[in-house]
Amino acid sequence: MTTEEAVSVSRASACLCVLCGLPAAGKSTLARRILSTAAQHGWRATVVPYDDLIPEQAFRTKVVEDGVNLQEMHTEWKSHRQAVLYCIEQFLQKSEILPEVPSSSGISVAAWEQCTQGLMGPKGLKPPLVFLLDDNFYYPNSLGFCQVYLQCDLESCISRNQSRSQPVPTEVILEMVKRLESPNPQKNSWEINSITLNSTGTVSKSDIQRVMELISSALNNPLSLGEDNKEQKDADRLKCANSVVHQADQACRRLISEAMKTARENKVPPERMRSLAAQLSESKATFLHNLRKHFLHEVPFIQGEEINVEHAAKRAAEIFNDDLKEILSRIMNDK
Ligand SMILES: Nc1ncnc2c1ncn2[C@@H]1O[C@H](COP(=O)(O)OP(=O)(O)OP(=O)(O)O)[C@@H](O)[C@H]1O
Repeated sequence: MTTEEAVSVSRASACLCVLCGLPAAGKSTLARRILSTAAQHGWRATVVPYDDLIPEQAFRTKVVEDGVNLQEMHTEWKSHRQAVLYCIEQFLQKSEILPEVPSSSGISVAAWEQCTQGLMGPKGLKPPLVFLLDDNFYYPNSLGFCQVYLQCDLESCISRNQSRSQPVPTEVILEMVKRLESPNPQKNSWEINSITLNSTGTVSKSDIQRVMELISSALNNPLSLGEDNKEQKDADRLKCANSVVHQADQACRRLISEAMKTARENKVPPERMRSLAAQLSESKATFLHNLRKHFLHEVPFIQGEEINVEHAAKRAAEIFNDDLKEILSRIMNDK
């Protein structure tokens, strides 16, 4: 995007404020202080708690199983994060209704409800709305957007991290040092509303004041990023994947119930019936997981061309039916 495209449109009613920096740089601590200052201003503000919204295994398994494989962890985490961003965008578009969390997204409904609690406000009255995101990889859509980069010495991050009850592995921090880039408004015009706070020492009241001014300025100068927006494309892709998986899930359930009926009619004994149900259910879960992954990462999206969700789901169910028949015939012939 060129600087000309990042033009200012009318005043935004909402702002995304991204807090970035190394683990233990003090993002959550700063977020809590911004929340209380925002409340004093009469603003509606919330922290988007990725850690609560995203299932724990999306963070944990990759670290435990593969050592520190940030690439893999990032891919798994990215698809969940995309679902969270989709919910936020939906909320910003129609802030009178709480958007539903897509059931297949793996996002915690309870955490989402808690995050958005109290944000609707009384009808007619709409004070500025601020979403605080702890996120090192955000790419903004069209709205008020700003970034606070917490600059903290590596040694301080490592020592603060180690004194936490659940520290992240030190290797993760060392890996992130190599990858983390501070905001660069010269290169990325959407990063124009960015400041750096030194969090090696104490974050002062005047630092908080700078953040509040930054958010105000971002609200007054929302970005308009035009059509060719990666984040929007990713959101569309997620929406499509969720629809296909949802419809395929329904179709697979019907196929499973037919298969169970066939087995019953063929007098398959109860123990084998239980095994059949378990195998079919496991096979369906794996199948849908892979289907979702396929739609999120592999299906090419051509601009202006819509994926035919119904057709895709039907085709997926046909493929699942082949697996199902195999399981059914194994169980029946074993009888
Ligand atoms: N400016 C500061 N000076 C000293 N200690 C701090 C400062 N900011 C935060 N801490 C302490 O450092 C630890 C990590 O802080 P915090 O949880 O805010 O980091 P974080 O950047 O949100 O970490 P993560 O990204 O891993 O969630 C906490 O124990 C917190 O009390």
